[in-house]
Amino acid sequence: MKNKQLYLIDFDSTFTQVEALDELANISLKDHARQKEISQQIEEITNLAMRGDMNFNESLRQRLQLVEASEKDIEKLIQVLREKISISFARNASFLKTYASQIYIISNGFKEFIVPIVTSFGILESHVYANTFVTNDHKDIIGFDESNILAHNNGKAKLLQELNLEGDIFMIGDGYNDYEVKAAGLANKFYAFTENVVRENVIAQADHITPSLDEFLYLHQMNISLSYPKNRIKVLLLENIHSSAQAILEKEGYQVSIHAGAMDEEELKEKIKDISILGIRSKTQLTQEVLENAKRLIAVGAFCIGTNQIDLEACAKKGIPVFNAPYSNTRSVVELAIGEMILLLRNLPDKMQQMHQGKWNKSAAKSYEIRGKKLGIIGYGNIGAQLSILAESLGFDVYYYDLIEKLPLGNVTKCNSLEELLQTCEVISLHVDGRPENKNFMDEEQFQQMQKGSVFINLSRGHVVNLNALKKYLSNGHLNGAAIDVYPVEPKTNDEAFESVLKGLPNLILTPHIGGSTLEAQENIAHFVPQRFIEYINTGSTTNSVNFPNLQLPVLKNAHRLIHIHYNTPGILAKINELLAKHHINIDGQYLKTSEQIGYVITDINKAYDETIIKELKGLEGTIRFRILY
Ligand SMILES: NC(=O)c1ccc[n+]([C@@H]2O[C@H](COP(=O)([O-])OP(=O)(O)OC[C@H]3O[C@@H](n4cnc5c(N)ncnc54)[C@H](O)[C@@H]3O)[C@@H](O)[C@H]2O)c1
Ligand SMILES: O=C(O)[C@H](O)COP(=O)(O)O
Repeated sequence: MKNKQLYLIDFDSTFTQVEALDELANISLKDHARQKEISQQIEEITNLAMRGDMNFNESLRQRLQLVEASEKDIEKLIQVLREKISISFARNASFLKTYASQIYIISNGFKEFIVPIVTSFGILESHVYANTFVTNDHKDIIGFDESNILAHNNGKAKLLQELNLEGDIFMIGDGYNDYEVKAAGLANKFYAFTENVVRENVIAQADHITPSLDEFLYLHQMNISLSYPKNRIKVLLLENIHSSAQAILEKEGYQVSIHAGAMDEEELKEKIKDISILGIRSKTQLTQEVLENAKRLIAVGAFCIGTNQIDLEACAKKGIPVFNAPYSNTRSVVELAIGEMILLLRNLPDKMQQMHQGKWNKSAAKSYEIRGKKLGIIGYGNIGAQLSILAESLGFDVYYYDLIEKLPLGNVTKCNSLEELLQTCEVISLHVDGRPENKNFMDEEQFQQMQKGSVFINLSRGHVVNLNALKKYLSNGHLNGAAIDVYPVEPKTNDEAFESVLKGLPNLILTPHIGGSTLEAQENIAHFVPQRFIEYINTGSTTNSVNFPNLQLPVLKNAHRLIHIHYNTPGILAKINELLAKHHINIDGQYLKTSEQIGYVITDINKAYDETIIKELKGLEGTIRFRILY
């Protein structure tokens, strides 16, 4: 018969993110003149003891003396600790409750704060082994119960010897004293818990390093809230994505690596092999060939608006949803466009350059106000429409042209053809998307149709404009100026040189694809996209995916969620349900959405499933990917 398994869990820096005595010192010494210095001293002593470099009993004595706490401070400490439960423990609260009879808290900390915290997670008070404080008549903490075995060196191992627990014993903790239990032969395995602190001499002794409780549960096949430990999800973020994205994804428990620039196809083909989530911006080309190597990829994020750099169809066919940030940088682009319109109408690009060359050219020639000028917006999407409102408030008379019917905002006038717009307006701003059909959308013919003396702005995509044609119409004076932010070929990193036929032309603003590069926009994006990944992984939601049927799903409790992605061919849903019926599995809820290419079916069931049905569902003809969420 299989032995009963017992899980021994440390408290400080394992169950909670922090060392409780350090927090207690922050509370009790709040108004102390030397608070910082004493807290630092306490932290150092804690670390010495945790690494095994100081006698534990001595360290406890020294720390309590420095802390100078009272019973009142303990109440405050409990409040603080409740907010600092380790993230993966909070996430797996159901594990703690379900396995309460097999869980023990073994800590050199103090029962006075440990018991209220852990019992609120269902852990039995009788399973908490820790020290106790000694107080005086004024309720000041003056020491600890010296007779408690846990107050002594190697106390955990000695306690375990006394307890003589029967079963397979697994010790989870961050300190050397946790390892000592295994070293004394009193635990089958020691798991170094590294979610909050990493101690080199502790992980060197570990049977397993567990960056979160998820990993431990996965190894023991006990994962209740997740089918796959988050720490095994590898994320690669390219192109200088704002650091908030890394912080959010790491907080969720993923392993995140970053790379400053874009990668070329060969490099990415290699790097993507063990990546589950890829984050890119506009430079990285995610091609069919790269995707062929992406065996573990489950989601892609474009940390920008444009997704023309990604083979969306190939991703969909591999069951990989792609997310972007459709709104986060729109305001930044609009502000830059408006600034450039003003600069171009005042002929400032040339004047500014002349000043640097020592040339004073005070003149009103070719300088105009924007008030009352006709602005033509091509592509009345999220950016175009926002630009129309702001430009109108500055006094522009605004016109737009779009392929599809759009709600005209404010007093904007719709043009029925591109030609009409180009011939009507003095300022043309291009905001179409980067679909392949838009290649050379602005060509010789279109520049020819623009009014003489007008100006042109492109903040959309580089391939949309034929730069040789633009050069011709700028050079011959037909256009009075232009501002270009995007190019058919752009350097992959800031170390590469910028080459373009446009360099050196008059009244021309050239910017290095920074329309959306403001700190505000980048930070917004870095919050928006990771949230889409997290929702998709935790619930299956595909809200805002640009290549997947969009389904917004509730978080599920007490049920299993089966996620089936398949080619959109008739009859698959019926086949899924036939299989479930054959196995007498009732459906709690079912959601289906299809796109032209794929079908996305979510089925919530409340009954335990066995391997056979999983195999059969995976084997259904037309299945692209299948995963179980809980
Ligand atoms: N320079 C930058 O840093 C930067 C920043 C953000 C976005 N962008 C780019 O700006 C562009 C617009 O972004 P958005 O968020 O407004 O996109 P969007 O999808 O909301 O709007 C694009 C609009 O263009 C229209 N359109 C497409 N092709 C057209 C055509 N041939 N003729 C007329 N209309 C056409 C579409 O119908 C749509 O209404 C995208 O190319 C995006 O990649 C650049
Ligand atoms: O598509 C976009 O949002 C813009 O082109 C910005 O791209 P970037 O994040 O690569 O600057």
